[in-house]
Amino acid sequence: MTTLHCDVNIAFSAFTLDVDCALPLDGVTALFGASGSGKSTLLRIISGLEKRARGVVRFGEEVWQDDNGRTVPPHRRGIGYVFQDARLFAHLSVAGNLRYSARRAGDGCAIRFDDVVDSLDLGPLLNRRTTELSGGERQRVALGRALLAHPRLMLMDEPLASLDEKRKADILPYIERLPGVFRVPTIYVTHNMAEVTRLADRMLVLSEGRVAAQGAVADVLTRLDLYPETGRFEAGAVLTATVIGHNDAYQLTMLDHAGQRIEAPRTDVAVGAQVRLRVRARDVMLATQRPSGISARNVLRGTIREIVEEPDTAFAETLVDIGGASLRSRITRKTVAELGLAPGTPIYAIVKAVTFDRKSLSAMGEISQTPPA
Ligand SMILES: Nc1ncnc2c1ncn2[C@@H]1O[C@H](COP(=O)(O)OP(=O)(O)OP(=O)(O)O)[C@@H](O)[C@H]1O
Repeated sequence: MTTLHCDVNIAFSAFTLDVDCALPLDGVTALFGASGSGKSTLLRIISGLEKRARGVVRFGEEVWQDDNGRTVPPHRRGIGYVFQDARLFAHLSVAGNLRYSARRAGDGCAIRFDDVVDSLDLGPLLNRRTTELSGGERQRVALGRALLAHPRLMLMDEPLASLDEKRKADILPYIERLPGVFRVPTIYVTHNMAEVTRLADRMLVLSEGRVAAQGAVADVLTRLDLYPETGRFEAGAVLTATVIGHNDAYQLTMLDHAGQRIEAPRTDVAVGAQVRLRVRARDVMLATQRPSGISARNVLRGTIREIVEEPDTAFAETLVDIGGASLRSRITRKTVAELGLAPGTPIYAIVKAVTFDRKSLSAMGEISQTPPA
């Protein structure tokens, strides 16, 4: 697998970025961090737009920037860039914008015009002026245009940031499918944890210009020490589960995680397929005995792995081992004391099915799909 190596630094008047990372170029890597942590700066360095950056950027064996200041110009790196704002050509129609990009990529491009149009549902928009499009439609065109340049790497810099919640929800499924269907590795900048867990396989967490963590999303999210970066309200874990059936009468989907059953609101993912399930720490209750007669659909057996008490708040963060994966649960310190919780305590984690909304359940495995013919 190709790896993108970056060992780079840059100093602005009030900010320094110093990053050493190796990103496997496969699927989606989220570049996550608070506003001002340096995400866009790192993306600009990778794309060659940040002239003052020092250090080495290597795409597989290809050196894009070396220690002596030699650089490959941005247009030779084979990068597709999608920004917060679509930056379309106003004087061209949607089709004109797409064709412009396809022409520049030249013949022999493995990513075909019709496939991109189909994948992004751009057919009905082709003859429209770009000034007549909604924000979400503009971003779909921008995604299509970036893909048609036949990139070896896609960089998406908060492509949903300028959209309202409804439009975000509309466009997320498209973004979710693209890396798998067209097999273009993607680095996706966001400070939205729901987007990370829905879209990304791996994440790199930036904090004040430094790498705070990098690795598989599920692993990084179990790091209790990353609170300042991953955020208390949205903190949680990601479980991988297999769809084992649907109940149409009650509109539920049954999942299996390491031999334990989980119920979630009905999804269209096929039986046998794997899904990523995001479970927020504040949605998980703990019990030392298996509860009965409760409304929550999901009671998972586990063992407490770690507890971090926050002396300045009422709360403690716990990590519960569920069949080798981890769930996080945010409970009060008083509960820790009264239930006598400690690492090694057998425990039941209780999760209401209603906490799994559309944003928290996503299909996996599109990488193995063949591109549309
Ligand atoms: N050209 C520049 N000159 C001086 N300072 C800069 C320049 N570009 C970025 N910075 C500073 O570098 C820091 C990191 O900016 P950057 O845009 O990379 O952050 P970010 O994580 O992408 O933030 P956001 O999520 O708000 O977009 C900020 O403090 C910013 O003000």
